[in-house]
Parts: sequence; C-alpha cells; structure tokens
Amino acid sequence: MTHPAPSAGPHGTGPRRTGLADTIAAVATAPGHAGVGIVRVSGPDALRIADEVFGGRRRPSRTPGGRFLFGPLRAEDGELLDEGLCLVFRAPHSYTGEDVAEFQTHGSPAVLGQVLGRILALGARTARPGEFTLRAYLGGRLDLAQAEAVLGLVNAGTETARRQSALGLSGALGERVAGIAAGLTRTLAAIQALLDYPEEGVPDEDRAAPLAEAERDLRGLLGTARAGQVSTRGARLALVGRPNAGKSSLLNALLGYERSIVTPIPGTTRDYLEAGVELAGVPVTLVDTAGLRETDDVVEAAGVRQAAHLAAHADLVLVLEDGSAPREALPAELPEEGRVIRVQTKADLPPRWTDPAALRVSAVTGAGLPELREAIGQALLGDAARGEAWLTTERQADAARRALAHVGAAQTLPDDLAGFEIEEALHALAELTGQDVQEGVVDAVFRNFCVGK
Ligand SMILES: Nc1nc2c(c(=O)[nH]1)N(C=O)[C@@H](CNc1ccc(C(=O)N[C@@H](CCC(=O)O)C(=O)O)cc1)CN2
Ligand SMILES: Nc1nc2c(ncn2[C@@H]2O[C@H](COP(=O)(O)OP(=O)(O)OP(=O)(O)O)[C@@H](O)[C@H]2O)c(=O)[nH]1
Ligand SMILES: [Mg+2]
Repeated sequence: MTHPAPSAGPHGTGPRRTGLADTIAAVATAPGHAGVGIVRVSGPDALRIADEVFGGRRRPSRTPGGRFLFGPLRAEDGELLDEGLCLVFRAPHSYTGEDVAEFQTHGSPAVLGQVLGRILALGARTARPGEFTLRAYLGGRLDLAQAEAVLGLVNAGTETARRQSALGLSGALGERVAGIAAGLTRTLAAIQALLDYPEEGVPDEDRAAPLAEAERDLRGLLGTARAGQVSTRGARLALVGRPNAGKSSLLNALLGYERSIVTPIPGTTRDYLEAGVELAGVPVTLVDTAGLRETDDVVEAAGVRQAAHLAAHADLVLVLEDGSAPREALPAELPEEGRVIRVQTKADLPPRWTDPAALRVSAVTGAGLPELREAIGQALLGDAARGEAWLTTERQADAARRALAHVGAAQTLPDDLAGFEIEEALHALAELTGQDVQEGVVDAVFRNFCVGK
C-alpha cells in the first residue's frame, strides 16, 4: 500500500500529521436557498462540537450512533440560530468512518453560514474539496473507483451517467477488475512455482490460456471506456458540409427548437454555434459550422477554417450532403471513418444520388431522425452493455490500457520475464481500484470534487 499521506491542513495535529486527526466541516448542500440545508462535521471532535451548537435536551455526544435529535441550534451567546435536526454517527459507522455530526437546518445561506461559522469557531477547519470522500477512501470504506463513482453521481446529468455511477459505487467495477487480477495472480504463482525447473516449462492451461483470457477480459473492459467517459463528461458532435447542405436545419431538428438561422442563401452560418441536447443518454454539445467552400470573403474563409478545426476536435462528426442536388466533393479533409456519420439531407425531395453508406434524413418532415439518433448512440456508446460496469474516467482507462500492454508482453516472453510483466499488470489493476496508487493520483481525483462531498 502506498497511499500518499494527504497534506496536513493548517490545524493539522497528531503525531504523523496525516491530516486525519483534525475535524473538518462544510456545507454539504448546494449554495442558494432550499427547503433544507445540511452542514456536516467529521472527525474526533465532531460530537463535542455538536454538543456546543445543539441546544436540545439530549447531548449528541451521549446519543448512540444512527439517531437524530430535534432542537434549537444556538450561537455562542445563546441566541437562537435555527431549529433543526442533529444526526449522530459514531466511528466507524458513518460515511467517512469517523465520528460525524450532521445539522439539517432550514436551507438559506444565512442559516448555513452561521451554523458553519459556529462550528469552525469551535475548532473544526473547513473541509477541502472531496475531503469527506477522501477520508472514506483512506479509511478503506470506498476504493478509488467507488470514490470516482461518488463524484459521478454528484455530477450525473443523464440517466446513463447516473446508472453507471451507481454501478461503480456498488463496487461492480472493482469486482470486474478483481476477477481479472485473480486470474493473473494464479498464473503468476504457476510460473513462479516452476522457475527453478526451467526445463519443465509451464503447461499451456496454467499460462497461455489464462493470459489469453485476461487479455480478452481487459479488451472487453477497455471497450467500455469510450461509452463511460462520453456518458459522464459528454460528447461534442460537429455538423459539417457544403453551404446549404442543411446543417443548421438538422441542428434545429435534433434540438427541437429553432436555435440556428436557416435561409436559402448559401453561406448563412459564418460563425460556429453550440447547443446542448441529450442523445442516447449522452449529454451532447451540437456544433453548427460554416459551410465548407473556397471563398474570397475574409470573414467566411475564417469560418471555413474554424469548421475544419471543430471537426478535427469533435468526438463525432456528421458530414451532411444535399440529397436533392448533384453530389459534389467536399473541399476539406474529413476525420477518420470511425468518427464520421454520413448524412444525405433533404430526404423529402427526390434524391439526385444514392449512397448506401449515408443515412437519409429530412429536417423538414423528420424522416430518418430516429435512425440518425440511433446511429449517434451506437457511435458514441458502441456495444458497451447497459447492465455491466464501465470504465468511467480517463484515469481508469489508462490503468486498464497499461495492464493490457503488460499482459500482451507476458504472452510472448520466457517465463521469468513474463512473471515480471504479470506483476506490472497487477500493479496497473491495483492502481485502477486505488489499492496501490502513485503519489499525486489520489490528489488529482479529489481535486475535481466540490467542497462538502
Ligand atoms: N444526510 C445525508 N445524506 C446522504 C449522505 C450523507 O452523508 N448525509 N451521503 C454521503 O455523502 C450519501 C449516503 N452515504 C452514506 C454512506 C454510509 C453512511 C453510514 O453512516 N454508514 C454506516 C451506518 C450504516 C447503517 O446504519 O446501516 C456504516 O456503513 O457503518 C451514511 C451515508 C447520500 N445521502
Ligand atoms: N426540403 C427540404 N429543405 C431543407 C431541408 N433542410 C434544409 N432545407 C433547406 O435548405 C436551405 C439551407 O438550409 P440550412 O439549414 O440553412 O443549410 P446550412 O447547411 O446550414 O447552410 P449554410 O449555413 O449556408 O452553410 C434552406 O432553404 C432550408 O429550408 C430538408 O430536410 N428538406
Ligand atoms: Mg447554416
């Protein structure tokens, strides 16, 4: 285990300055007004501090874990701040694994600010982003993939993102990884057992077969990485084509409202324009671009260059061609095949060309739109099955890729070197779940959290 010690806060105490000895506090609910708001306190002083803030008959420090108390919350001079609930959790039975007190108050910034201020004056310090979840991780209550899933649940903008994050929190990804690691560990043991007898050689069923299986499983897991990332961070989808191809019309049709200006005049869209929409459970940013053509107009030429750039950096590109006009070559290079969906527009008009590789769509009648949405979903999510756990962050995908590379190398090497590669693959898998992480990786994960989580 090489957990980096979290940097100690300003009030860091304790012999090892691990930062875990101090008591942290933060507002856990979103800024702004709401029916109820929550302030959370975690650490060894949480219940002592709660005794001072909570003015009810029963003292939180004398209350068993898993109970809540109702009563007044008071300022230092005894003034009533609010009436609220105090929830008592006792180590290790809390989210962080430490003693935790939670105050559920009326949800205004004024009330929450006073309650938090009192708690800080009583000796707690402000929690850093993600620090409650960091403590749950350092206490062994969550692995790193589960902590990332907590972040995913907080940020979930679509049902797909929520479902994948909930699966991750349940530990399903960790189990999938543990299954692969178990096979590799058995293979490593088989190799090591025979290292002293090199003339024997490890039989195929103990080496070649399990390594091939690990490779297949890792490839399957990596096949979910694009879906996992796209469904959590979203995807950019650029619409490109010649002027008048119907890009702005199709963007409006996919959005369901008139976002982009449409006219019969070629060259209507000059600057690019973005709009968000959910497609196939993925938060998609649609990007309308200027029609691609050679032009002497300085402004339009800048728009054309920009369109090429936007296409190059999009996750997916819809290449639109007017189906009601003779086909003309596009005056620009297209992204590679896997990132392109070809669309023949204006399907309500008589076609002037046919191409089985292009989807026929009409922005006017809506014909072909369901098939286009389906194709977009397939291109973004691939064959990643809904019910299985996906890799949802680039960090996870990177670790899985390294594990796969080491398993690949192990298959071609003599036993002693193969054993080394399998150990490296196991290290990469342990990084994925956070059992064995490099300095800085944990910090990078928790940097993305908000305060109070
Ligand atoms: N009010 C509130 N709601 C919340 C949280 C919270 O901290 N407070 N959560 C977090 O941010 C999430 C829930 N996660 C939690 C996970 C474990 C425990 C906990 O106390 N576990 C103990 C006791 C379990 C039991 O009583 O059965 C344990 O596992 O030992 C609490 C919340 C979402 N909702
Ligand atoms: N019949 C028919 N006309 C369409 C369809 N889509 C677009 N048009 C017409 O084609 C013309 C150009 O449409 P736009 O959506 O502005 O085309 P664009 O590709 O954005 O053009 P630029 O912005 O100039 O590059 C307009 O007159 C639209 O009404 C369609 O599906 N069917
Ligand atoms: Mg346009």
